[in-house]
Amino acid sequence: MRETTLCFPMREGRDGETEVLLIEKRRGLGEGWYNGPGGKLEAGETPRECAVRETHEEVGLEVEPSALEKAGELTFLLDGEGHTFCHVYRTRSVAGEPTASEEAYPEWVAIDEVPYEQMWDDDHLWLPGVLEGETVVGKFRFEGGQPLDEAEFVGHDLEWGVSFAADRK
Ligand SMILES: CNc1ncnc2c1ncn2[C@@H]1O[C@H](COP(=O)(O)OP(=O)(O)OP(=O)(O)O)[C@@H](O)[C@H]1O
Repeated sequence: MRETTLCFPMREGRDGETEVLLIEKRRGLGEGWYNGPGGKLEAGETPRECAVRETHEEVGLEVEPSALEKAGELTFLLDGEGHTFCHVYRTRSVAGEPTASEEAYPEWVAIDEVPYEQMWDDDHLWLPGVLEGETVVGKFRFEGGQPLDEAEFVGHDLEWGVSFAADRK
């Protein structure tokens, strides 16, 4: 199973509302959809290191590794087999201005204006809670063969309020 990360940088917007940095993905899995910065772990890398690297590579933001708060662990199954295990982080420790890359267009979005209809079908089930500060373990079942972003979302299990306190990797 592939191991991946998602990182959700957050800040206070001009009118005091909470904003999250999303990317519009320009290539690869989930192309044309919104998501957080993130991607696959490289050899020898911890999930936290991967989240920092991917956020920098995709949108040019510097996030502080120790200020990444683990918010979720998501398992995506395709036709009954583990396809992707994703570590989800959020952070308020963000430096720099987001810039577009070959991979992604970045955009700060108010958390009550997140475009769930232009995201993976599972996102609306877990991302609102994650953006409100909750923690979650989720399992999401897709069917219909590769690639994952053309398969059908058929079911899920969620467990909220999970502790990741011991997870410093
Ligand atoms: C099935 N439902 C899903 N819901 C929400 N997010 C999902 C997801 N499935 C995959 N993701 C995330 O999408 C990112 C890109 O995936 P990723 O494997 O990196 O694909 P990509 O083709 O871009 O590869 P590169 O990393 O560029 O090599 C990565 O953070 C991964 O966790």
